[in-house]
Amino acid sequence: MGGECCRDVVCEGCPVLLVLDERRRFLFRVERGRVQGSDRGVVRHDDLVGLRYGSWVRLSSGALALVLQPRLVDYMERGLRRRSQVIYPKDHGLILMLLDLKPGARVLEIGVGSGYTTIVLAQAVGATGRVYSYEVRSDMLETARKNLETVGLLDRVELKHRDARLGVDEEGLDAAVVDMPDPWAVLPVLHRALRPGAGAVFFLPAVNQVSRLLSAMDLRGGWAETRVYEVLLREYEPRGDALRPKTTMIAHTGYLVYARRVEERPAQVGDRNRG
Ligand SMILES: C[S@@+](CC[C@H](N)C(=O)[O-])C[C@H]1O[C@@H](n2cnc3c(N)ncnc32)[C@H](O)[C@@H]1O
Repeated sequence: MGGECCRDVVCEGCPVLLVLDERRRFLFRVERGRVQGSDRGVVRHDDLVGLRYGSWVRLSSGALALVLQPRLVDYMERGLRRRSQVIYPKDHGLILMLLDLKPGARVLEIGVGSGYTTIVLAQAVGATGRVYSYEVRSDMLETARKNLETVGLLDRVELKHRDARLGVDEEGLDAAVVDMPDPWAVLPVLHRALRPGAGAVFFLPAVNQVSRLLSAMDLRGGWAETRVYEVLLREYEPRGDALRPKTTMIAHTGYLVYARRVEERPAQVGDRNRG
C-alpha cells in the first residue's frame, strides 16, 4: 500500500503524535535507532517506519498506541517552547475568519512573543503568502524562530527585530494582527502599511486597554466596521452515557478588537451636532 511520506505514511524524519490515552501523548520526529519511552512500555522508532497515519502500534508491554499526524494545536500543547503569554486556538479561529485570510495573503504581525500566532498565520497564507513579524525582544524572536522551524513554516515568515512603533517596511498589506501592550501607539503605522479596506485584529488581555484603543481609533479616524469580542469555549466530555461539560475551562484569555482600515470619512450634514 503506497502513500506520500509524512502525509499518509510514516517515514524517517516524519512527525508523529503517539497517543496511548488522554494523558499519555508524545510528539516527536521519527529517527531510526531511537526509542520512545512511557510508563506503559516503549516503542522503537524503527517499528513506526512504514506505518500509515491513523493506525495502531503495540508497545513493549502489549499496550496499543495510536499513530497520528500532529496538528498545530498538538504542537502548541506539547511540542513548542513558550516564553510569553500566547494567543489560544479558540481565538486564532476567529482571527482567521475576521481577517478572511487566504493563501497568498501578505500579513503584518506586531508582537511575536513565542510565535504561536505567527505559526497560525504562516499556515493560513500558504506557500505563496508572506508574514512580516515585528518583535522588540531578541530572545522572543529566537524562541519564535525555533518554534517556526519545529513546525516547518519558517520560510513563509520574515522575522524583524524592531520596535514597530517606529514604523514597518511594508505597504499594501492584506491584514494585521497586533498583540502588544500599547496598540494605540501603532495606529498610524498600521494605516500606512495596510491597503484600504484591509482588516486588523488587536488582542488585549484587559478591558481598559480595549477602551483606550477604541478611543484612540475614534480620535484618529480612518477605522470602520469595529467589533469587540471575547471567545468562550466550553468543551464536553465525549461520553454517550454521561455527556456533560468538562469541570474546568479556560475562563479568560483576552479580548479581540477588529476594525478595517478605511479612508478618512468626508464631513456630512449633521456632523456639527455629533458629540
Ligand atoms: C504576548 S506577546 C505576543 C504573543 C503572540 N501573539 C503569540 O501568540 O505567541 C507580546 C509581544 O509583543 C512584544 N512587543 C511589545 N511592544 C512591542 C513593540 N513596540 N514592537 C514590537 N514588539 C513589541 C513583546 O516583546 C512581546 O514579546
